[in-house]
Amino acid sequence: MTSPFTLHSQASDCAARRGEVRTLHGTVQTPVFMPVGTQATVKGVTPENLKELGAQIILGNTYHLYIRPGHELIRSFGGLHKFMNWDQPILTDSGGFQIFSLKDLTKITEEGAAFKSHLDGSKLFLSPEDAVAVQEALGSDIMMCLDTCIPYPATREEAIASTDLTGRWAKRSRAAHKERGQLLFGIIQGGMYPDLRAKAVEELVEVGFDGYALGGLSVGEPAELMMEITEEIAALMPADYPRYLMGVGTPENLVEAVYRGIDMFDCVMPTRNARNGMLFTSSGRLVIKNARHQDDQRPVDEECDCYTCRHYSRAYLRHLFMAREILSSQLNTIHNLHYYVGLMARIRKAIEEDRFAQFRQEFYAKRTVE
Ligand SMILES: NCc1cc(CSc2ccccc2)c2nc(N)[nH]c(=O)c2c1
Ligand SMILES: [Zn+2]
Repeated sequence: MTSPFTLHSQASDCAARRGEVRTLHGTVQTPVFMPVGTQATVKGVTPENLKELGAQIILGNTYHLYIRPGHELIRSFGGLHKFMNWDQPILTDSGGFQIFSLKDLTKITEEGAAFKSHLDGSKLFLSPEDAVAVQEALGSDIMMCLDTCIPYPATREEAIASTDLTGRWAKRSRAAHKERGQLLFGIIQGGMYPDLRAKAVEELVEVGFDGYALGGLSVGEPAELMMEITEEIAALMPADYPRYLMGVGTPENLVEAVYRGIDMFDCVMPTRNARNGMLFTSSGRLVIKNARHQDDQRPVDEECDCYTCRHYSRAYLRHLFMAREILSSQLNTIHNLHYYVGLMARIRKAIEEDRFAQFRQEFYAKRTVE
């Protein structure tokens, strides 16, 4: 197994590292934040907007695209890149998390997941092999194994059963993945039990994947516990392969997880919060509908050079939000994604210059408003 990851520099005073992941559609500089585009679009922005704000790689989702418009239709368009006019790397999640979020609509057996479409209630089924086949049809650069995401809290017995099943499914996913160009990542489950997670790492490395993801975190557990597990398990994940922390997180979570050795992140927070009028800035969060912004001529963040901050005032953004204008979502999303992608660019530079621990201190010192 040759790794798609190259390590460029390792911080001298923490686990942070600077690297790159080679994929069919280009090389991704890490640490990296990946905007979420569940239904073949990053909501509210165009591929040109994404390139302008610096996005390197985006996420799609097997479950959603499988039920609508269907992976065979997307295959007939030459795959997801052509269908959505995005010619850079795409990572697709296996749908494991979304299927289990459907709760009582889902039945798990050794064979796979039987579930009802959240759109029309039709009965569907995905085996680990099906999830690989769907992602091969989508042509994503990085595919994820179908996994079972353990709820929080869960008993040790529930965690053992679910993690063991995820491990057996991972073996089947690896065996089903013929197309070598696309990368396949294994997902580490284990609930809040470090020993189960350590065993899962060993088993996945034995099978052999192109990268390893920490799943089953940010599922309602305290942030401290999420970081404890991330720190302990990241240290056990192969250093010469990409480490991906799924569905995480706030800007603070990203800084803390990079500090502990994580390379890749995704989260709906910058895009979802943008649509709800919650904006990220270098000094903290800003709620645009707050009356204090009504006549404020300043941009959202005077340290930001995104399209939104270069052309629009807080007053105008508040007006758009109060008027429920479509442009509100577009401009707020451009700013929030630019903030997240820009934060990772500043993190990469700090690691290159071996001053990440200092960067981390300065990052917190500037966060005044909540
Ligand atoms: N709560 C974190 C989280 C998020 C996602 C989803 S990441 C995502 C979301 C939308 C689109 C693409 C990827 C997960 N996906 C899988 N397969 N397993 C997990 O344990 C897990 C945990
Ligand atoms: Zn901005």
